[in-house]
Amino acid sequence: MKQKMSAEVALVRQVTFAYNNHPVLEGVDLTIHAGDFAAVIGPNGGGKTTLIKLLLGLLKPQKGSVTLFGETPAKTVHRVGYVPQDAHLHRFFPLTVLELTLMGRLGPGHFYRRYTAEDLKAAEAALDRMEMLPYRKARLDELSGGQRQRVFIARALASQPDALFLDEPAAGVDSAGQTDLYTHLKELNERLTILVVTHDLLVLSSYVKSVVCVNRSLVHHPSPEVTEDILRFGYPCPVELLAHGHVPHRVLPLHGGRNRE
Ligand SMILES: Nc1ncnc2c1ncn2[C@@H]1O[C@H](COP(=O)(O)OP(=O)(O)OP(=O)(O)O)[C@@H](O)[C@H]1O
Repeated sequence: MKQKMSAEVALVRQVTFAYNNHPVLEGVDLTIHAGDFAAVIGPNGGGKTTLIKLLLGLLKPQKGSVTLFGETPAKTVHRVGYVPQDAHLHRFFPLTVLELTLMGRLGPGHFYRRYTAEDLKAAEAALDRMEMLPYRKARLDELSGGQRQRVFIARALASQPDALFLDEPAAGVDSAGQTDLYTHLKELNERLTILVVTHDLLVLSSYVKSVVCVNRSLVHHPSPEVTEDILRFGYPCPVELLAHGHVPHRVLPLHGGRNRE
């Protein structure tokens, strides 16, 4: 069933956050509506991961407020599936695809409980959704980078969330794997709100609905157009886009923008 675009999944109001007095975000506002597929872009160190952690309640703002599904994140974070930036570092864990996916069923404080038949059904459904069910007995280190990332997404889906937050899910995945990953995300967006941190501007025009530029301040563009403004905001150096095959793409001019810092 397609979700409506009205309800707010995340609401950030005048949020300021600093690590040890080093400011990372200052007075930022953001509204993510249900049904959105938002790309979070910006330069290295611009505050993208920090923003996601604030939305999940893993960090608390020094000023301002964050709500998730209308409540404090601590109360509603279970409604979000999260694929962290360093998920791929877990590839050497001696786990099978199914074992890793089942871990997505463990809520806070239930790390050692037995899995139920319902857990197994949900984990297998999540793997099926990501076309990884045939690999359920494979070990993580036997998969390609793209297949492994699909399993990490399946783990996030196993809890049957209403939203999915992903931090650079395509890092280290080859271009065919990236296309495949974003095609799956686009399908998932028919029933889930998606927020994805990416450095790949190509995905903007092909897959997402809105663009969140983060570089200490934040600008939310309601359409996926790659404008010169977006480039100037997030990327202080010339950007080159490469496209293969039939992926829709556009060529962007070089630019001489500077960081806002
Ligand atoms: N736990 C931490 N303690 C202290 N400083 C931190 C911590 N985590 C991040 N930072 C700093 O905060 C700033 C923003 O980091 P963040 O990870 O949010 O940026 P980012 O936009 O996600 O970067 P990247 O694209 O490189 O992943 C950086 O200067 C980083 O060094």
